[in-house]
Amino acid sequence: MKEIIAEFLDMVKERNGHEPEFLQAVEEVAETVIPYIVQHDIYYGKNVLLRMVEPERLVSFRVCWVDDDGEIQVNRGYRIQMNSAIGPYKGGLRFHPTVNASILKFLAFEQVFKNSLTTLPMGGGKGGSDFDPKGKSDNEIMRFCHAFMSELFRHIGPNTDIPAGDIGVGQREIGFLFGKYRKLRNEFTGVLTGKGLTWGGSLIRPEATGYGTVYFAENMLRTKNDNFEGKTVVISGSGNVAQYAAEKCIVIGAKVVTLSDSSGYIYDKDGIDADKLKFVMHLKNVKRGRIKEYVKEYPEAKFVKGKTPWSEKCDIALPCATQNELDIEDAKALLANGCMCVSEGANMPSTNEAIKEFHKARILFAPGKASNAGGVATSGLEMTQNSLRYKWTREEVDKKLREIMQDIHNSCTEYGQEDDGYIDYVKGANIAGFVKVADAMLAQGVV
Ligand SMILES: NC(=O)C1=CN([C@@H]2O[C@H](COP(=O)(O)OP(=O)(O)OC[C@H]3O[C@@H](n4cnc5c(N)ncnc54)[C@H](O)[C@@H]3O)[C@@H](O)[C@H]2O)C=CC1
Ligand SMILES: O=C(O)CCC(=O)C(=O)O
Repeated sequence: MKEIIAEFLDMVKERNGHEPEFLQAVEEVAETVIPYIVQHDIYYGKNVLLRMVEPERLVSFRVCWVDDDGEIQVNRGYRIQMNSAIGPYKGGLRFHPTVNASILKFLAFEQVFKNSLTTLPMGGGKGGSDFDPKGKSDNEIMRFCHAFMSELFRHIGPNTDIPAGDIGVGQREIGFLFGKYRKLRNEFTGVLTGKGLTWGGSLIRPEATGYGTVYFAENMLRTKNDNFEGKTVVISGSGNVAQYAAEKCIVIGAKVVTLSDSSGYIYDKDGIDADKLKFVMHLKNVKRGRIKEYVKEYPEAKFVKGKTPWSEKCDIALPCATQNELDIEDAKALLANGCMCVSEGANMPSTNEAIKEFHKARILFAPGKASNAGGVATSGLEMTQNSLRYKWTREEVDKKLREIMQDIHNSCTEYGQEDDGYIDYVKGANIAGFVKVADAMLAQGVV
């Protein structure tokens, strides 16, 4: 089996050797899915996985815009349309200086499996730009978003490809993107998700990724007759996903002790309560400040510069910032401190070596493609509401989100439970995600 996997990865490397993040994501999937393919005649010999690692379409384009000083700026924009076998392409847009084809391809590849797991009919895609929103005025953000959409609009549509937010793209950016699309197409359609509530957005979408990550962890803990009550939780990030993961943890009785950003992390031994979290939300979403300002407001907390929070003692860890933010040393530190559950809110935050360490220790570990799927699932619910020209209540959407997270947990268990009862959620998510897409691809022939 090892040789078959190595041969496959060599082929992928030959074409994509300069794309480390993409190769990392493919390797994690190949190690679990190829053994399944080999055991199942319907998939064997059809090159299904080889087809799945090649984007159906990759659009790269120039984005020119004028900054507040009147200077012309040039950025690069992308949309990766990875797989549309089970539905229109769906996935977020990332605005961050590190964005390149490798990062977006890894995200788009993961998105295909994630969207398949949600039980909703959505294919996978991802896009973005190397534009850095940090320090930009609202007017600069608007001009950039309008310039970006002036090309992207050709490639998307409510039945073709429906982008949403990701790092650096929140409701402000979705608003500017939507406004430009509406103007260019002269139509009001659900072409983007994460919209504002008065113009087609869904209740609970802002909360959904963070809440879903916690709901997934609740499902995992339930297999051990356990829950969040009284647990200490370490969270990385302080953006959309981290904020609402923290909010849900607090509501269900856990103590959240950390949040972070790219400059370091804050540790609050007394716990970040609802009022303190409100301060963080204002700091990050309105003032757009740095997390270290937390310790000015709450001097009993400490700020640790340039570090991730994984050396702090906890029961549960929720990595909610970015890819590869948790390596093997971090995994060892978490385990040594008694961490028993990791639920990824971010995409691919743990390296493959870190994941192996968690598996070796037999703790509960959920990969982002399963545990953070609540965001895109609720985007799917936003699409449904847009199509119906209807609006569900907060309670209705939250109930559907909980049910979807439970369904995903069940699928992971179905395909990932081992003989000794241990659930390998990576294997379960990869195989369950693969089967649905592969069946659709086989049914549709070689296209
Ligand atoms: N927004 C959504 O609905 C979904 C987001 N995700 C993933 O969740 C993660 C966070 O995304 P959002 O919260 O939406 O973005 P955001 O832009 O609201 O926040 C990003 C957070 O990550 C931190 N961050 C970025 N680069 C970092 C670095 N190099 N080191 C440490 N921290 C860093 C930022 O300071 C910020 O706290 C990403 O991996 C994203 O792909 C996954 C599923 C859905
Ligand atoms: O809601 C969406 O369509 C995008 C969510 C996303 O980008 C993700 O799941 O990583």
